[in-house]
Amino acid sequence: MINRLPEETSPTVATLDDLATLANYSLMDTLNADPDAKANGTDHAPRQVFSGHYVPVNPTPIQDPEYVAHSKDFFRELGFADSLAQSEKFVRMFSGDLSQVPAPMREVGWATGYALSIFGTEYYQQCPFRTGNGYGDGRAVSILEAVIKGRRWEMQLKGGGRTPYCRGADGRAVLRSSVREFLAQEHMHALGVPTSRSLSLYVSKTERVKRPWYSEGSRLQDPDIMISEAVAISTRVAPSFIRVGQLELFARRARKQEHPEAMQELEMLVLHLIDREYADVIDTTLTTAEKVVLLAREFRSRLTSLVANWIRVGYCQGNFNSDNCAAGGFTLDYGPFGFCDVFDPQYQPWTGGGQHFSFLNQPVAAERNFHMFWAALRPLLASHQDSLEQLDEIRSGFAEVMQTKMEEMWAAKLGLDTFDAALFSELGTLMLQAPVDYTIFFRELSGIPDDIGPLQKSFYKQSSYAADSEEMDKRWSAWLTQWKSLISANAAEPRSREELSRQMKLVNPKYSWREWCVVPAYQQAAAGDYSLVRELQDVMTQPYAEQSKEVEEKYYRLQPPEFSEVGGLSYYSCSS
Ligand SMILES: Nc1ncnc2c1ncn2[C@@H]1O[C@H](COP(=O)(O)OP(=O)(O)OP(=O)(O)O)[C@@H](O)[C@H]1O
Ligand SMILES: [Mg+2]
Repeated sequence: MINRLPEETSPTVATLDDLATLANYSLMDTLNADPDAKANGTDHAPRQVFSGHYVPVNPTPIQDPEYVAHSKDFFRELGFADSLAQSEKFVRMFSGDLSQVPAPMREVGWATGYALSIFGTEYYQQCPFRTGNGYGDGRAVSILEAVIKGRRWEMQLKGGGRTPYCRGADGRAVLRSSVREFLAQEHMHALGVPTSRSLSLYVSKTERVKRPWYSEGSRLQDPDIMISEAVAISTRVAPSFIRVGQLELFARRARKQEHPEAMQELEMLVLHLIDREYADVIDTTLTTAEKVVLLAREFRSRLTSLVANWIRVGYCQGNFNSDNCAAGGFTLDYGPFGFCDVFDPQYQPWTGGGQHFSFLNQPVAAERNFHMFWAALRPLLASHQDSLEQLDEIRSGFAEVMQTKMEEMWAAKLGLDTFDAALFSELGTLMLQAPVDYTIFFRELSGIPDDIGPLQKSFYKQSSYAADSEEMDKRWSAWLTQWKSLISANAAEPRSREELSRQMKLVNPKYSWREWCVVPAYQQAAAGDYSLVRELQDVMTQPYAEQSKEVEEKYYRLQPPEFSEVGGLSYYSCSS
């Protein structure tokens, strides 16, 4: 679960020229380009894209870029020298200027179209043309694919300017949302949750855009002011950025027979997805029908594990539409996400997200996305009855697999080998009534306390607890006694208390994302001081470590009351 790699002594990529030698553009070279696009990528105005898997687009550089941060962990994994992040050519490229990249790097990047389903219902209205042909990467532009240490990575700028899918918006991301996405991706990775990774983050010293936001201390649901914010470009990296919504776009076209190559384009994309994300588990010599069945089984397995992991660490995606659901089964799009401090099954950081995407409803939301994924694959098996039946069984088995993964996850959080429904149910009630701080509670429990004293550190002691705290404490004590008898009885092999504690501490992080700690980091960054961003980066990339007393006092704390129910902090309606 701890993903820190040992220091590598000699990075292999010290300059942009070194990186260029690793460039290899499989998507651009194997999939279809939009036939109406200008090959030089200069076409940025919103328009309908009727076919093809990608549109060549050159990013629009941000003015006067300044280095904010890079992921030291990820640089080390890739064999990149830290100095690269501040070197002139690298900064130029990853702040959106491809005009001088060394060959065989290309001066044009690409954006892709995708469709949108919300909780299993197809939508078209979000597209300005109401056809779905104008929806896709509106401000995300991929600029490089490279094979590094035997693994293929796609590098994508977020906030890299308008693309034909920009829907009339500016194509930019502001510093605030970029800092959040940058930190969150590396935090999630360190938590052991599959995710797109952060490479680098640059801010413009001069270019600004307006965004709706909350006035100081606002308790309104919706933003009440427009603020001017610096634009930034963060680069995120993944084996691919193919989304469930992307498969849906091509499946919708195939279903409606929108053009003669629609079915073939769907198949090409599915095979490309397998090649990018599933090559290690799906044999290339199989037929397409066989591959599709294996793909569905593997994606089901990854998606269910992913969502169980999200819940393990307190993460809520907030807007788990099919276009925010990576087909490789990892976390993608850190927009309206949040982590629950105060345990609340219905926690939802985004006021536009609705209860269907709330914290403990994520397994159901995932099933809706899986349903859309399944429906998008079905046309490919129309003449393979056997495979189709297998695919349908995989679909109908989703809820059961999800349930099993959830029970395994809760058991692991509680240090048990098998899930105990009665123990868990009483705990759920108690956690809600205290209510507990989700992270602190499970971490304190991992210390296997003698009495409820340490657990009380996690109690917010709100009205339902305060009304009868003596009785509540009695129930907690009874629960703890029962838990203790189970941890010894439930284990397949006897474990020492120290060993059990050690195992639980690898499942229950000590440090998790706390929005009230992140807000000052992006506020100070807006004033040109990036030290807190870097401090948080350090703390949050070692979430299972005890860390220093100083770090503990600062970050292992209950949410201060003045931060609850504050717009832009406890929740937001605009996250971008
Ligand atoms: N400022 C913007 N300019 C252009 N397009 C935008 C902008 N903000 C959002 N979009 C587009 O609107 C759609 C929905 O927004 P959403 O918040 O899910 O995406 P995002 O955070 O930009 O993207 P991603 O899913 O790539 O992380 C996306 O297709 C996105 O590209
Ligand atoms: Mg999105």
